[in-house]
Amino acid sequence: MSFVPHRNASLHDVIRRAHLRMAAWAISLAGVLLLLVGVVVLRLYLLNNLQLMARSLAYTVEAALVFEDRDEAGKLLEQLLRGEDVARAQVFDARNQVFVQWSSRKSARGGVGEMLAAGIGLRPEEAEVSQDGKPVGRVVLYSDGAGVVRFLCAGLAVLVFCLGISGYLGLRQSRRMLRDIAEPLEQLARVARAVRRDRSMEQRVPAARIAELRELGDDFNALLSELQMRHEKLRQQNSVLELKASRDGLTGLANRSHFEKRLRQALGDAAETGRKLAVLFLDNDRFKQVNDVHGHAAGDALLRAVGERLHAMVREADLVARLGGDEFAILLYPVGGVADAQFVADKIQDAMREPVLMGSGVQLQPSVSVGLAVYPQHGQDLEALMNHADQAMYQAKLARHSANDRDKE
Ligand SMILES: Nc1nc2c(ncn2[C@@H]2O[C@H](COP(=O)(O)OP(=O)(O)OP(=O)(O)O)[C@@H](O)[C@H]2O)c(=O)[nH]1
Repeated sequence: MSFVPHRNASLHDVIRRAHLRMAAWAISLAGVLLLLVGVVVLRLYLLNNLQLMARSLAYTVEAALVFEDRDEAGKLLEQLLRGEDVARAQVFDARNQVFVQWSSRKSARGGVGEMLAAGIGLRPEEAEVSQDGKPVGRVVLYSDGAGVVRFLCAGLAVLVFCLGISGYLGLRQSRRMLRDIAEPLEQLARVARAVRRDRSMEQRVPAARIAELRELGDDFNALLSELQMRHEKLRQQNSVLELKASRDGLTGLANRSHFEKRLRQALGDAAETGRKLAVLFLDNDRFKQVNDVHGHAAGDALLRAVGERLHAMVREADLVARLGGDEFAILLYPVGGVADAQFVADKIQDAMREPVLMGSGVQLQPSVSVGLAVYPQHGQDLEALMNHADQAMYQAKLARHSANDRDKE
């Protein structure tokens, strides 16, 4: 297990590995120490036990040894030692010759226990056999180490069990930590990404359980609120600017560039749908005289009044614009054809019959010459249509002027 996290390791991996490592180290260390202490205590206990058995055996086989009854001594050894944790027993006589000996059938099957017993220093225990205080022999017992094996097996099983449990708890803990640490961070990253990619600044990071992360989220949310506010303000300023850029300052109508933009859009749409559109070109008649006689302010007021009347003559979807000076234009879209456009032009002329009353009490008579062009008959694009309408207006103006001149004569 590496201590240095992999470069691309996720927070989840790092936390999970740290928990598992911690659990494994803690349990292994505690387990090994406990096993060592256990083995030391167990060794003392087993030595005591062996000593007690050796003394008891020395007392039991005393008579058989004195009367040199080997069979009886063998039976006694079998009776006393069967089922005990003893591998071998030897009884020596006064001449230190082996009088009788006994081996466990268990230990004959394998010497692992005895090896382990030797490994932890379980030496053979001996006890003197005496009669009336006089030594007549001795008994030597060898442990089979079964107690050690049992203890080690149980200890290892408990250790493995504890490792499993603490691994499981470590994983659960890492999952909880992940929920508390990684989730808020992931949400923060998700919201930041959404703001960067889609400019969706209405998103907010939910409150985290950990105080520091909650604070981070709150700061982030406050930053988003500020950004959102500024963004909204900018958007509003932009739309005001856009509106201003598309309006004529005097009349409040659309200006030339906005009119041309809308006309291009309408032409594109009409080309796709097969619908018709009409452009009306209007120019005030003898407007210079108005300025000259009544002043520039009166001219402005007349232009505003003409603009309002034009606007009142068309539908909501149509567009009235002041192109500049005393020129106006109207986009009728959709329109049935030339007749419909002419009908609107006539309505406009009717609307101009009423004089405009100035603040000074002076009455000014508005008068406009109108020329029209219909798509697709009179032109396929903006320039062609505007030209056609301009020419038509010019013709109308000429006719008006000559009629006026005739009237004067
Ligand atoms: N009051 C006012 N006058 C303007 C404005 N813009 C242009 N004019 C004036 O409008 C007049 C336009 O005159 P023309 O269109 O050339 O001629 P006209 O007197 O209308 O004569 P015809 O078009 O031939 O009938 C000019 O005298 C300009 O100075 C404006 O915003 N306000």
